[in-house]
Amino acid sequence: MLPDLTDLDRFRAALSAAPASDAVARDAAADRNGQLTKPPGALGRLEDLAIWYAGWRGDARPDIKAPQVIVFAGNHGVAAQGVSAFPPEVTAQMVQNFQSGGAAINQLAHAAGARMDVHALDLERPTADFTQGPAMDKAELLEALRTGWQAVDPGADLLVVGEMGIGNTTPAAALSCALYGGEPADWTGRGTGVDDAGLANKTRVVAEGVARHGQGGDGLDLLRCLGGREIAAMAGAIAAARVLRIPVILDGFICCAAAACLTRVAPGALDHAVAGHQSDEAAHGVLLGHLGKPPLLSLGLRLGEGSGAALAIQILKAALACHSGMATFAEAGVSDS
Ligand SMILES: O=C(O)c1ccc[n+]([C@@H]2O[C@H](COP(=O)([O-])O)[C@@H](O)[C@H]2O)c1
Ligand SMILES: Cc1cc2nc[nH]c2cc1C
Repeated sequence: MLPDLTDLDRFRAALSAAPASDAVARDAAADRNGQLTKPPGALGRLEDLAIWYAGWRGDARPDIKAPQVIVFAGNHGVAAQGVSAFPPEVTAQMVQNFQSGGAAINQLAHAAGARMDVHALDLERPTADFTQGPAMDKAELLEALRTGWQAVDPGADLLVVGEMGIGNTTPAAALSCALYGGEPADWTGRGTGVDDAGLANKTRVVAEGVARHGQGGDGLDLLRCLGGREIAAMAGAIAAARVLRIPVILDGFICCAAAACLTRVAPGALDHAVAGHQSDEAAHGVLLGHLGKPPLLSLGLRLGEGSGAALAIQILKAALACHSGMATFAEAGVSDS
């Protein structure tokens, strides 16, 4: 059961008290994996994935029946600084496209057999420009976290969160820089495709935001000052899934920046998450390195929407089909040495 998020301290407390993966199921899955008809380790990371998933679901021989993809959309005050190759109205236009089934994520969620939900967060009221002040106040942050928290279906057995928000690679870069240090230029990429002058301007904006709001510090405070509504909603959904023991596949740079904030709230906050892919946004690989999560796929995607993670659902399904469906050496009458 998910507690009601009445304030930010409730959020911190719920995430810190979230249950661990089930060691009995994990050990039983590892034991089963050792008996399957293949040389030890021959299915590589598929084996680790199946054991990891079994632990979180508390079932040594699981399969995926009810994956959920949620796309959150938000608009950003900082977009007025010319940090994107596209205008902010594209955010609402793409929400319409999600709702009528015409976006890439609709096709990828369908191909993976996943249900898809879309939540637009106050698109008519962008966050404040973080070079001028905090992007959100505490009430706005709580509201966005709650949207994500409540969007997770407790009956889902796998979660992908994606986003749509013109300008949002700028807050994602600022959050990453504030969390992990280094130069703003190291974290700033081309997003939807800004040119060299656009990239220089965007780097200045990221630097101003980080200088204003500080590096290090509390994950929720950074999310409030430098983040955005869809970024906070993704963090809320990932946290809810942690409490509900629903495994998560992380998407691209913006999704991972949202997730990274949670590691500053509770150290094991992302133990239930794997990285679906490495996007083409320049700093995503470095961010994944800080999270300690090697990507399952690297296909040059830079779309967002949950697209890379939705593709990776099919890898995880394949891992579990092998783990739960294969015969053991004893069952198949195959010599095990
Ligand atoms: O997922 C990624 O790594 C990713 C990389 C580049 C761009 N995006 C998407 O593009 C939008 C942000 O790009 P921008 O240039 O407007 O900051 C936003 O809607 C994201 O979903 C997403
Ligand atoms: C068209 C378009 C689709 C997107 N999907 C996610 N981010 C996007 C940005 C643009 C510009």
